[in-house]
Amino acid sequence: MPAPARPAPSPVVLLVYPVTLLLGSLFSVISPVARSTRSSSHDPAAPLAPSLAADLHLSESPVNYFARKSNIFNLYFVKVGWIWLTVAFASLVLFQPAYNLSSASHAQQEIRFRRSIQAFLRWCLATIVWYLTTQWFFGPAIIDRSFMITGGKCGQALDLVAKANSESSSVQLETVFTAAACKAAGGAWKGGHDISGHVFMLVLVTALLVFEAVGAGAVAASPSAAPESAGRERKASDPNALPNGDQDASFGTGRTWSMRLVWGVVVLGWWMLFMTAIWFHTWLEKWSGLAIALSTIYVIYILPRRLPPWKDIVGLPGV
Ligand SMILES: CCCCCCCCCCCCCCCC(=O)SCCNC(=O)CCNC(=O)[C@H](O)C(C)(C)COP(=O)(O)O
Ligand SMILES: Nc1ncnc2c1ncn2[C@@H]1O[C@H](COP(=O)(O)O)[C@@H](OP(=O)(O)O)[C@H]1O
Repeated sequence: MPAPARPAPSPVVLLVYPVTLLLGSLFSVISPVARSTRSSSHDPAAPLAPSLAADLHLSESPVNYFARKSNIFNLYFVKVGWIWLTVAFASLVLFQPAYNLSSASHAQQEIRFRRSIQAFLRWCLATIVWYLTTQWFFGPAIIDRSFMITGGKCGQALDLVAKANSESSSVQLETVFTAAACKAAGGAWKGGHDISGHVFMLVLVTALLVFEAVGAGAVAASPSAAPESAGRERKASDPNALPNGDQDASFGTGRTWSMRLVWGVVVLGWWMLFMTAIWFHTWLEKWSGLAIALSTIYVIYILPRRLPPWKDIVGLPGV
Protein backbone atom coordinates (compact mmCIF):
# COMPACT_ATOMS: atom_id res chain seq x y z
CA MET A 1 0.00 0.00 0.00
CA PRO A 2 1.52 3.37 -1.01
CA ALA A 3 2.58 5.77 1.75
CA PRO A 4 0.02 8.49 2.42
CA ALA A 5 0.74 11.71 0.57
CA ARG A 6 2.44 14.38 2.68
CA PRO A 7 -0.21 17.03 3.33
CA ALA A 8 2.05 20.00 3.95
CA PRO A 9 5.35 21.36 2.70
CA SER A 10 8.19 21.61 5.18
CA PRO A 11 8.85 25.16 6.47
CA VAL A 12 12.32 24.72 4.98
CA VAL A 13 10.85 25.56 1.55
CA LEU A 14 10.46 29.13 2.82
CA LEU A 15 14.25 29.46 2.59
CA VAL A 16 13.74 30.00 -1.11
CA TYR A 17 12.75 33.60 -0.31
CA PRO A 18 15.85 34.81 1.54
CA VAL A 19 17.92 32.98 -1.08
CA THR A 20 16.03 34.80 -3.85
CA LEU A 21 16.58 38.18 -2.20
CA LEU A 22 20.22 37.35 -1.65
CA LEU A 23 20.75 36.32 -5.27
CA GLY A 24 18.87 39.39 -6.54
CA SER A 25 20.90 41.76 -4.39
CA LEU A 26 24.15 40.06 -5.44
CA PHE A 27 23.13 40.26 -9.08
CA SER A 28 22.33 43.96 -8.69
CA VAL A 29 25.87 44.52 -7.43
CA ILE A 30 27.77 42.40 -9.96
CA SER A 31 25.67 42.90 -13.10
CA PRO A 32 27.39 45.37 -15.46
CA VAL A 33 23.99 46.79 -16.45
CA ALA A 34 22.90 47.40 -12.88
CA ARG A 35 26.33 48.67 -11.94
CA SER A 36 26.58 51.09 -14.85
CA THR A 37 23.10 52.41 -14.07
CA ARG A 38 24.14 52.88 -10.47
CA SER A 39 27.41 54.57 -11.27
CA SER A 40 25.55 57.17 -13.30
CA SER A 41 23.39 57.97 -10.30
CA HIS A 42 26.01 60.02 -8.45
CA ASP A 43 24.72 58.40 -5.31
CA PRO A 44 27.57 57.11 -3.16
CA ALA A 45 25.24 54.88 -1.14
CA ALA A 46 23.86 53.19 -4.21
CA PRO A 47 26.09 50.08 -4.38
CA LEU A 48 24.87 48.91 -1.01
CA ALA A 49 21.46 50.49 -1.25
CA PRO A 50 20.16 49.93 -4.75
CA SER A 51 16.92 51.82 -4.41
CA LEU A 52 17.04 51.98 -8.16
CA ALA A 53 13.49 52.75 -9.04
CA ALA A 54 13.25 55.74 -6.79
CA ASP A 55 16.77 57.05 -7.01
CA LEU A 56 17.54 56.47 -10.66
CA HIS A 57 14.19 57.21 -12.24
CA LEU A 58 14.13 53.75 -13.75
CA SER A 59 10.57 54.13 -14.81
CA GLU A 60 11.70 56.58 -17.48
CA SER A 61 14.15 54.54 -19.57
CA PRO A 62 15.77 51.64 -17.77
CA VAL A 63 17.93 49.30 -19.82
CA ASN A 64 16.20 46.17 -18.59
CA TYR A 65 12.50 45.73 -19.32
CA PHE A 66 11.82 44.31 -15.86
CA ALA A 67 13.45 47.33 -14.22
CA ARG A 68 10.66 49.51 -15.59
CA LYS A 69 7.80 50.20 -13.24
CA SER A 70 5.57 50.26 -16.30
CA ASN A 71 6.41 46.69 -17.32
CA ILE A 72 3.28 44.77 -18.19
CA PHE A 73 3.74 42.19 -15.42
CA ASN A 74 4.07 44.88 -12.79
CA LEU A 75 0.97 46.74 -13.97
CA TYR A 76 -1.37 43.81 -14.58
CA PHE A 77 0.00 41.17 -12.24
CA VAL A 78 1.71 42.64 -9.14
CA LYS A 79 -0.23 45.88 -8.87
CA VAL A 80 -3.47 43.92 -8.79
CA GLY A 81 -1.88 40.90 -7.17
CA TRP A 82 -4.55 40.38 -4.55
CA ILE A 83 -7.12 39.77 -7.26
CA TRP A 84 -4.85 37.09 -8.79
CA LEU A 85 -4.40 35.49 -5.39
CA THR A 86 -8.12 35.54 -4.72
CA VAL A 87 -9.03 34.01 -8.09
CA ALA A 88 -6.36 31.30 -7.80
CA PHE A 89 -7.36 30.51 -4.22
CA ALA A 90 -11.06 30.38 -5.15
CA SER A 91 -10.30 28.04 -8.05
CA LEU A 92 -8.70 25.58 -5.63
CA VAL A 93 -11.72 25.60 -3.35
CA LEU A 94 -14.11 25.25 -6.28
CA PHE A 95 -12.33 22.51 -8.19
CA GLN A 96 -10.06 20.48 -5.94
CA PRO A 97 -11.54 17.24 -4.55
CA ALA A 98 -10.47 18.25 -1.04
CA TYR A 99 -13.24 20.84 -1.10
CA ASN A 100 -15.70 19.76 -3.77
CA LEU A 101 -19.15 19.06 -2.36
CA SER A 102 -20.79 17.58 -5.44
CA SER A 103 -21.64 13.86 -5.45
CA ALA A 104 -20.25 13.46 -1.96
CA SER A 105 -21.89 11.56 0.84
CA HIS A 106 -23.23 13.43 3.82
CA ALA A 107 -20.14 12.60 5.90
CA GLN A 108 -17.82 13.70 3.09
CA GLN A 109 -19.77 16.90 2.65
CA GLU A 110 -19.39 17.80 6.30
CA ILE A 111 -15.63 17.43 6.22
CA ARG A 112 -15.26 19.28 2.92
CA PHE A 113 -17.55 22.04 4.10
CA ARG A 114 -15.42 22.47 7.23
CA ARG A 115 -12.29 22.55 5.05
CA SER A 116 -13.84 25.19 2.78
CA ILE A 117 -14.81 27.42 5.69
CA GLN A 118 -11.32 27.13 7.16
CA ALA A 119 -9.76 27.90 3.77
CA PHE A 120 -11.94 31.02 3.56
CA LEU A 121 -10.82 31.95 7.07
CA ARG A 122 -7.16 31.63 6.08
CA TRP A 123 -7.80 33.84 3.04
CA CYS A 124 -9.52 36.40 5.29
CA LEU A 125 -6.59 36.43 7.72
CA ALA A 126 -4.08 36.93 4.91
CA THR A 127 -6.29 39.61 3.35
CA ILE A 128 -6.58 41.53 6.60
CA VAL A 129 -2.79 41.50 7.05
CA TRP A 130 -2.26 42.57 3.42
CA TYR A 131 -4.88 45.30 3.72
CA LEU A 132 -3.52 46.70 6.99
CA THR A 133 0.06 46.53 5.77
CA THR A 134 -0.32 48.02 2.31
CA GLN A 135 -3.69 49.77 2.04
CA TRP A 136 -5.13 51.12 5.28
CA PHE A 137 -4.31 51.02 8.95
CA PHE A 138 -6.83 53.32 10.59
CA GLY A 139 -5.52 55.90 8.11
CA PRO A 140 -2.24 55.40 6.25
CA ALA A 141 -1.12 51.78 5.85
CA ILE A 142 1.53 50.23 8.13
CA ILE A 143 4.14 50.59 5.37
CA ASP A 144 3.41 54.31 5.04
CA ARG A 145 3.37 54.86 8.79
CA SER A 146 6.69 53.08 9.30
CA PHE A 147 8.17 55.20 6.50
CA MET A 148 7.06 58.40 8.22
CA ILE A 149 8.18 57.22 11.68
CA THR A 150 11.67 56.51 10.33
CA GLY A 151 12.02 60.04 8.98
CA GLY A 152 10.57 59.78 5.49
CA LYS A 153 8.43 62.45 3.97
CA CYS A 154 6.74 63.53 0.82
CA GLY A 155 9.26 65.67 -1.06
CA GLN A 156 7.63 68.91 -2.17
CA ALA A 157 5.18 68.35 0.65
CA LEU A 158 5.38 71.97 1.70
CA ASP A 159 4.47 73.10 -1.81
CA LEU A 160 1.67 70.60 -1.85
CA VAL A 161 0.36 71.79 1.49
CA ALA A 162 0.52 75.40 0.37
CA LYS A 163 -1.27 74.45 -2.83
CA ALA A 164 -3.79 72.42 -0.89
CA ASN A 165 -4.57 75.33 1.45
CA SER A 166 -7.23 76.29 -0.95
CA GLU A 167 -8.54 72.71 -0.96
CA SER A 168 -10.03 70.60 1.78
CA SER A 169 -7.87 69.61 4.79
CA SER A 170 -8.43 65.88 4.18
CA VAL A 171 -6.78 66.25 0.77
CA GLN A 172 -3.77 67.90 2.47
CA LEU A 173 -3.34 65.11 4.98
CA GLU A 174 -3.71 62.34 2.43
CA THR A 175 -1.27 63.97 0.08
CA VAL A 176 1.36 64.28 2.76
CA PHE A 177 0.87 60.99 4.55
CA THR A 178 0.38 58.24 1.97
CA ALA A 179 2.88 57.11 -0.63
CA ALA A 180 0.27 56.71 -3.35
CA ALA A 181 -1.23 60.15 -2.80
CA CYS A 182 2.22 61.74 -2.59
CA LYS A 183 3.30 60.23 -5.92
CA ALA A 184 -0.05 60.97 -7.52
CA ALA A 185 0.37 64.62 -6.56
CA GLY A 186 3.82 64.71 -8.15
CA GLY A 187 5.77 64.52 -4.88
CA ALA A 188 8.69 62.18 -4.12
CA TRP A 189 8.27 59.73 -1.26
CA LYS A 190 11.80 59.83 0.15
CA GLY A 191 13.99 59.65 3.19
CA GLY A 192 12.75 56.95 5.58
CA HIS A 193 12.70 53.19 5.65
CA ASP A 194 10.36 52.26 2.79
CA ILE A 195 9.35 48.63 3.45
CA SER A 196 9.02 46.90 0.09
CA GLY A 197 5.32 46.36 -0.57
CA HIS A 198 6.22 44.24 -3.59
CA VAL A 199 8.43 41.87 -1.59
CA PHE A 200 5.81 41.65 1.14
CA MET A 201 2.94 40.91 -1.23
CA LEU A 202 4.78 38.58 -3.60
CA VAL A 203 6.17 36.44 -0.77
CA LEU A 204 2.80 36.28 0.95
CA VAL A 205 0.88 35.42 -2.24
CA THR A 206 3.30 32.77 -3.52
CA ALA A 207 3.90 31.05 -0.15
CA LEU A 208 0.21 31.01 0.65
CA LEU A 209 -0.66 29.45 -2.71
CA VAL A 210 2.10 26.84 -2.39
CA PHE A 211 0.84 25.75 1.04
CA GLU A 212 -2.75 25.64 -0.20
CA ALA A 213 -1.97 23.85 -3.46
CA VAL A 214 0.26 21.23 -1.86
CA GLY A 215 -2.37 20.54 0.81
CA ALA A 216 -5.20 20.27 -1.70
CA GLY A 217 -3.01 18.31 -4.16
CA ALA A 218 -2.05 15.81 -1.47
CA VAL A 219 -5.72 15.00 -0.95
CA ALA A 220 -6.24 14.54 -4.70
CA ALA A 221 -3.19 12.27 -4.84
CA SER A 222 -4.15 10.14 -1.84
CA PRO A 223 -4.88 6.50 -2.74
CA SER A 224 -8.55 6.71 -1.87
CA ALA A 225 -8.96 9.71 -4.18
CA ALA A 226 -7.37 8.05 -7.19
CA PRO A 227 -9.87 7.54 -10.03
CA GLU A 228 -9.13 3.84 -10.28
CA SER A 229 -10.13 3.32 -6.66
CA ALA A 230 -13.42 5.13 -7.15
CA GLY A 231 -16.31 2.78 -6.67
CA ARG A 232 -13.99 0.01 -5.52
CA GLU A 233 -12.43 0.99 -2.21
CA ARG A 234 -14.35 4.16 -1.67
CA LYS A 235 -16.13 4.44 1.62
CA ALA A 236 -19.02 6.77 2.12
CA SER A 237 -17.16 8.46 4.95
CA ASP A 238 -13.94 8.97 2.98
CA PRO A 239 -13.52 12.75 2.69
CA ASN A 240 -11.07 12.41 -0.19
CA ALA A 241 -13.09 10.30 -2.60
CA LEU A 242 -13.57 11.84 -6.05
CA PRO A 243 -16.90 12.25 -7.77
CA ASN A 244 -17.64 9.60 -10.38
CA GLY A 245 -19.73 9.16 -13.53
CA ASP A 246 -20.33 12.06 -15.94
CA GLN A 247 -18.92 14.57 -13.53
CA ASP A 248 -15.44 13.11 -13.76
CA ALA A 249 -14.46 14.79 -17.03
CA SER A 250 -15.53 18.36 -16.23
CA PHE A 251 -14.36 18.03 -12.67
CA GLY A 252 -10.96 16.77 -13.85
CA THR A 253 -10.59 19.69 -16.26
CA GLY A 254 -11.37 22.24 -13.55
CA ARG A 255 -9.00 20.47 -11.22
CA THR A 256 -6.16 20.53 -13.72
CA TRP A 257 -6.67 24.17 -14.69
CA SER A 258 -6.98 25.38 -11.12
CA MET A 259 -3.58 23.83 -10.35
CA ARG A 260 -2.13 25.35 -13.53
CA LEU A 261 -3.45 28.76 -12.55
CA VAL A 262 -2.08 28.48 -9.04
CA TRP A 263 1.38 27.33 -10.14
CA GLY A 264 1.39 29.97 -12.89
CA VAL A 265 0.78 32.68 -10.30
CA VAL A 266 3.45 31.17 -8.05
CA VAL A 267 6.10 31.03 -10.79
CA LEU A 268 5.37 34.54 -12.12
CA GLY A 269 5.22 35.84 -8.54
CA TRP A 270 8.62 34.35 -7.78
CA TRP A 271 10.06 35.87 -10.97
CA MET A 272 8.72 39.33 -10.09
CA LEU A 273 10.13 38.95 -6.59
CA PHE A 274 13.52 38.22 -8.13
CA MET A 275 13.17 41.31 -10.34
CA THR A 276 12.27 43.46 -7.32
CA ALA A 277 15.31 42.04 -5.53
CA ILE A 278 17.55 43.07 -8.41
CA TRP A 279 16.19 46.44 -9.42
CA PHE A 280 14.36 48.00 -6.51
CA HIS A 281 14.79 48.97 -2.89
CA THR A 282 17.58 48.78 -0.39
CA TRP A 283 18.75 45.58 1.20
CA LEU A 284 16.97 46.31 4.49
CA GLU A 285 13.73 47.40 2.84
CA LYS A 286 13.52 44.06 1.05
CA TRP A 287 14.21 42.12 4.24
CA SER A 288 11.59 43.98 6.26
CA GLY A 289 8.97 43.21 3.58
CA LEU A 290 10.08 39.57 3.73
CA ALA A 291 9.89 39.49 7.54
CA ILE A 292 6.27 40.68 7.66
CA ALA A 293 5.22 38.20 4.96
CA LEU A 294 6.97 35.22 6.55
CA SER A 295 5.55 36.08 9.99
CA THR A 296 2.09 36.02 8.46
CA ILE A 297 2.75 32.66 6.80
CA TYR A 298 4.09 31.31 10.08
CA VAL A 299 0.93 32.28 11.97
CA ILE A 300 -1.45 30.92 9.32
CA TYR A 301 0.33 27.75 8.14
CA ILE A 302 3.07 26.68 10.58
CA LEU A 303 1.72 27.63 13.98
CA PRO A 304 -1.44 25.46 13.63
CA ARG A 305 0.81 22.38 13.33
CA ARG A 306 2.12 23.11 16.82
CA LEU A 307 -0.94 24.64 18.44
CA PRO A 308 -3.98 22.34 18.20
CA PRO A 309 -6.54 24.92 19.42
CA TRP A 310 -5.39 27.29 16.66
CA LYS A 311 -5.48 24.40 14.16
CA ASP A 312 -9.09 23.73 15.15
CA ILE A 313 -9.93 27.27 14.07
CA VAL A 314 -7.94 27.91 10.88
CA GLY A 315 -7.27 24.30 9.93
CA LEU A 316 -4.50 23.11 7.64
CA PRO A 317 -4.86 22.83 3.85
CA GLY A 318 -6.12 19.37 2.92
CA VAL A 319 -6.48 18.15 6.51
C1 LIG B 1 -9.20 45.51 12.89
C2 LIG B 1 -9.53 46.16 11.62
C3 LIG B 1 -9.72 45.20 10.56
C4 LIG B 1 -9.71 45.83 9.23
C5 LIG B 1 -10.12 44.85 8.27
C6 LIG B 1 -9.81 45.20 6.89
C7 LIG B 1 -10.49 44.24 6.02
C8 LIG B 1 -10.03 44.34 4.65
C9 LIG B 1 -10.96 43.80 3.68
C10 LIG B 1 -10.69 44.38 2.35
C11 LIG B 1 -11.35 43.64 1.29
C12 LIG B 1 -10.36 43.22 0.28
C13 LIG B 1 -11.00 42.44 -0.77
C14 LIG B 1 -9.95 41.78 -1.59
C15 LIG B 1 -10.35 41.64 -2.96
C16 LIG B 1 -9.37 42.32 -3.83
O1 LIG B 1 -8.62 41.64 -4.40
S1 LIG B 1 -9.37 44.00 -3.89
C17 LIG B 1 -8.34 44.80 -5.01
C18 LIG B 1 -7.12 44.24 -5.43
N1 LIG B 1 -6.06 45.13 -5.20
C19 LIG B 1 -4.85 44.72 -5.34
O2 LIG B 1 -4.62 43.60 -5.72
C20 LIG B 1 -3.74 45.70 -5.00
C21 LIG B 1 -2.42 44.98 -4.82
N2 LIG B 1 -1.35 45.92 -4.80
C22 LIG B 1 -0.80 46.35 -3.69
O3 LIG B 1 -1.13 45.94 -2.61
C23 LIG B 1 0.30 47.38 -3.89
O4 LIG B 1 0.27 47.85 -5.19
C24 LIG B 1 1.70 46.80 -3.63
C25 LIG B 1 1.97 45.55 -4.44
C26 LIG B 1 1.80 46.48 -2.15
C27 LIG B 1 2.76 47.81 -4.01
O5 LIG B 1 2.49 49.02 -3.45
P1 LIG B 1 3.03 50.35 -4.19
O6 LIG B 1 2.52 51.47 -3.34
O7 LIG B 1 2.46 50.34 -5.55
O8 LIG B 1 4.50 50.32 -4.19
N1 LIG C 1 9.36 43.84 -9.93
C1 LIG C 1 9.02 45.12 -10.15
N2 LIG C 1 8.73 45.53 -11.40
C2 LIG C 1 8.42 46.81 -11.63
N3 LIG C 1 8.34 47.78 -10.70
C3 LIG C 1 8.60 47.41 -9.42
C4 LIG C 1 8.96 46.08 -9.09
N4 LIG C 1 9.18 46.03 -7.75
C5 LIG C 1 8.96 47.25 -7.28
N5 LIG C 1 8.62 48.10 -8.28
C6 LIG C 1 8.29 49.53 -8.18
O1 LIG C 1 9.13 50.12 -7.21
C7 LIG C 1 8.39 51.00 -6.37
C8 LIG C 1 8.47 50.51 -4.94
O2 LIG C 1 7.74 49.31 -4.81
P1 LIG C 1 7.34 48.63 -3.45
O3 LIG C 1 7.52 49.63 -2.36
O4 LIG C 1 5.93 48.18 -3.60
O5 LIG C 1 8.25 47.45 -3.30
C9 LIG C 1 6.97 51.00 -6.88
O6 LIG C 1 6.84 52.13 -7.70
P2 LIG C 1 5.48 52.97 -7.81
O7 LIG C 1 4.89 53.00 -6.44
O8 LIG C 1 5.94 54.29 -8.31
O9 LIG C 1 4.66 52.20 -8.79
C10 LIG C 1 6.88 49.72 -7.67
O10 LIG C 1 5.97 49.77 -8.75
